[in-house]
Amino acid sequence: MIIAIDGPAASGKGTLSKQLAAHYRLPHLDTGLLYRGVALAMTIARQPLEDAALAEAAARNLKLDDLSDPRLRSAEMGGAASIVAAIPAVRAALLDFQRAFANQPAGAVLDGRDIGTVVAPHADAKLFVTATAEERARRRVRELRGRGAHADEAQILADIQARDARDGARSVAPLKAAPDARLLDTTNLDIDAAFRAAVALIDGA
Ligand SMILES: Nc1ncnc2c1ncn2[C@@H]1O[C@H](COP(=O)(O)OP(=O)(O)O)[C@@H](O)[C@H]1O
Ligand SMILES: Nc1ccn([C@@H]2O[C@H](COP(=O)(O)OP(=O)(O)O)[C@@H](O)[C@H]2O)c(=O)n1
Repeated sequence: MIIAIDGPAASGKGTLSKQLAAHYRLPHLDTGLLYRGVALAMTIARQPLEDAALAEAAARNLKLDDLSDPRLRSAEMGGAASIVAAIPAVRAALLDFQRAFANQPAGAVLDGRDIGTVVAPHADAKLFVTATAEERARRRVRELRGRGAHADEAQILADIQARDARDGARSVAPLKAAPDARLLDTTNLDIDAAFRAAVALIDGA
């Protein structure tokens, strides 16, 4: 079974995908890490994030080992990822790996922005996970503070809104629900309730 989970920043995709992967005993890929990995490699090399040729090269050189770097999880890297993610050659360079992961015989859970629309349009179940921008900002602030990082709620909200706008407006694989995706609004659901709602949608699909 292939499960595609898409949605905007801090909607709970990653949390839900990990729970679903454990529940259905499937491997999981957080595809946002790939774009964060490209952005981190370019930042370390002091390269401009908008340079399409350098960004494509960074995407082609990305190694799985690079994806465990804790610096990938910072708020800055989320914004930087959405800049490189708007470059079509970067998306093309990362596509085969994601498709191969989705199509492995065991099946898989993938989360990102374009899983149900581009990476695995034939997925058995597609969820589009949302929550209001204010609630998503609160969640991200709690998460960052929990890790001991500084987090200003107004700034995080502005970053999330800017990222939603950039991800929704880009020409290639913009953030949008696949026509056959089921919507899951988690604004008023805690982590456990969101998981139960997701399983009900998937098992009923
Ligand atoms: N339904 C929920 N209610 C409250 N907090 C949540 C919920 N889902 C996720 N979270 C928390 O919100 C933060 C962002 O979740 P995450 O799964 O990383 O989102 P995404 O992968 O969409 O960016 C995490 O700290 C997570 O623990
Ligand atoms: N499948 C994907 C996954 C992420 N991305 C980009 O990568 C950025 C970071 O994604 P992420 O999933 O790690 O971010 P969060 O939702 O966890 O904040 C997003 O803002 C998108 O621009 C994408 O374009 N396509």
